[in-house]
Amino acid sequence: MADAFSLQDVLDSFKSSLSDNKEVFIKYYISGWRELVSFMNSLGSVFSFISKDAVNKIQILENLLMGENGTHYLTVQSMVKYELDNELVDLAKRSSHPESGCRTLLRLHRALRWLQLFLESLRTSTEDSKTSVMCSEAYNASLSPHHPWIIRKAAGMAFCALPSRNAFFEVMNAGSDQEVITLLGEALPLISEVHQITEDLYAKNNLLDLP
Ligand SMILES: CCCCCCCC/C=C\CCCCCCCC(=O)N[C@@H](COP(=O)(O)O)[C@H](O)/C=C/CCCCCCCCCCCCC
Repeated sequence: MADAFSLQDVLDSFKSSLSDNKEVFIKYYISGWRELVSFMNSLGSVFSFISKDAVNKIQILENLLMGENGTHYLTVQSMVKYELDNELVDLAKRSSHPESGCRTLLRLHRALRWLQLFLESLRTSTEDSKTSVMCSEAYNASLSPHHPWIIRKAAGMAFCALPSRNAFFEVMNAGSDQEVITLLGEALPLISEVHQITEDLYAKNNLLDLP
């Protein structure tokens, strides 16, 4: 049987993704996402169109990391430098490099902002707060502007199938509600730091709108 989801494992992956000099290791970044996707899979088939897309993007990055140029894909910083220096990124429209590491990671990076907002909302929520509302507010403030109408509609419908706040807290496997809230309080600054480092790097290199 697969191991139960644990928020602590997600936290550990994102913690390991940060090097001493604040570079982001792709290996641990994607292993954090893998944990999250396996959690999402356990919520039911209504979420499979989301997890398929996430898995596809994780796989693209993993293939680059394991490929013949893998040493250039150790960190987000080395990937950006390598792909830009070697003109491996489609900057204006998708053409010869439709699945570059930079554009693929950008999609997960935007989703990390959604996660940050959603977890912050969960952390400060009360017992009667609705996960569907928290989730769509986080989505509207992060991913939604980058998605076409049809995806926004499908996402909105999937959010209605989310479990309750209590059920969420239980599957996080981190103890009592207060312990979950404490762990979320530890996880959030870390996720925010990984997000901010990537955001600054992408902004500096004009990569935030890659097609
Ligand atoms: C700690 C426990 C609580 C949190 C658990 C969260 C688990 C979430 C796991 C994965 C999140 C999904 C990541 C989605 C990545 C989406 C990347 C993206 O934007 N892709 C679109 C653009 O790609 P290209 O076409 O340009 O290649 C693509 O069009 C998207 C398709 C699928 C729909 C994406 C909807 C995203 C909704 C995010 C909220 C997920 C809610 C799950 C709640 C558990």
